[in-house]
Amino acid sequence: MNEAPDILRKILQRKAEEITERAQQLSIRELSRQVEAAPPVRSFVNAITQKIRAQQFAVIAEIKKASPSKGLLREVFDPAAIARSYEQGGATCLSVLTDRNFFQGSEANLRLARSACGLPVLRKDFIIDPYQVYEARVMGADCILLIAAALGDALMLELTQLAEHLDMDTLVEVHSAEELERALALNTPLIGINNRNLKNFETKLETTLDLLPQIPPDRLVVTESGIHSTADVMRMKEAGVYGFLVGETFMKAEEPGEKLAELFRHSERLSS
Ligand SMILES: O=P(O)(O)OC[C@@H](O)[C@@H](O)c1c[nH]c2ccccc12
Repeated sequence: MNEAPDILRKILQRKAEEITERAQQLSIRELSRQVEAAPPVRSFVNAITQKIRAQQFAVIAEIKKASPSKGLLREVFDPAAIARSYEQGGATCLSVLTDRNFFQGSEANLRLARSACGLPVLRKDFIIDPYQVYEARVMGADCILLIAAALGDALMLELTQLAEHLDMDTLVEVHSAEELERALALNTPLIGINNRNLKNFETKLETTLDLLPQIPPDRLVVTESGIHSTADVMRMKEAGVYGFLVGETFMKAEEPGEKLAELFRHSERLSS
């Protein structure tokens, strides 16, 4: 038996309460009406596809103030300034944490970041209910994250279909062979492999390298978490992985976009 506290379970319990509270304040019917006023989407999948097909790095740069595993990551936190910095540094897309209780994120952060740049934006949260998919579209998200470890097959399918219906893309996140198999049963092109185990926070890049052989070439692979150095980037590139989701390394840098350029432009030069 695993004695480690299962943080994912704790987050999901809190998330269910949060959704109930929010749905009492604004019904799903009212919320879904607000979709009409939402801005047109920016295609997340197209942006990633163009880069990866050209064998260039597709970097999803994350805006994350704090995390349960690392605590506060960044004291001075200005989502609009960070978004502009990322865009200048060559980011392909943004990922913005909207979970308040464990990541100090917010819907306002996503809105501020998105309106400060021209990049497609992922709503990074623990999505377990259609209510949150409508919310994502209303706040301006172009893509949602679905975590296979948090969802059964039927719900995962329902949420991807709702996202598609609302013109959003989906990044399906896996951490094991079993979750990957379930993700591949969906017809969404983007597969994220989280190197961090959300139950105990253990992070190892081998997770991506181990699961990679099981992914057919028509899917777009994004390696998530624990990317810190040029060596890490090169290791992924040698395995054929061009999609990256990076948070902590950028958040801890004074100028997040400069750090991005340093890590990825340098790696691109190294190998060409
Ligand atoms: O900060 P890192 O180690 O670069 O990781 C970014 C991202 O992968 C991580 O924030 C993440 C991946 N999946 C998640 C699910 C929920 C919350 C956060 C995450």
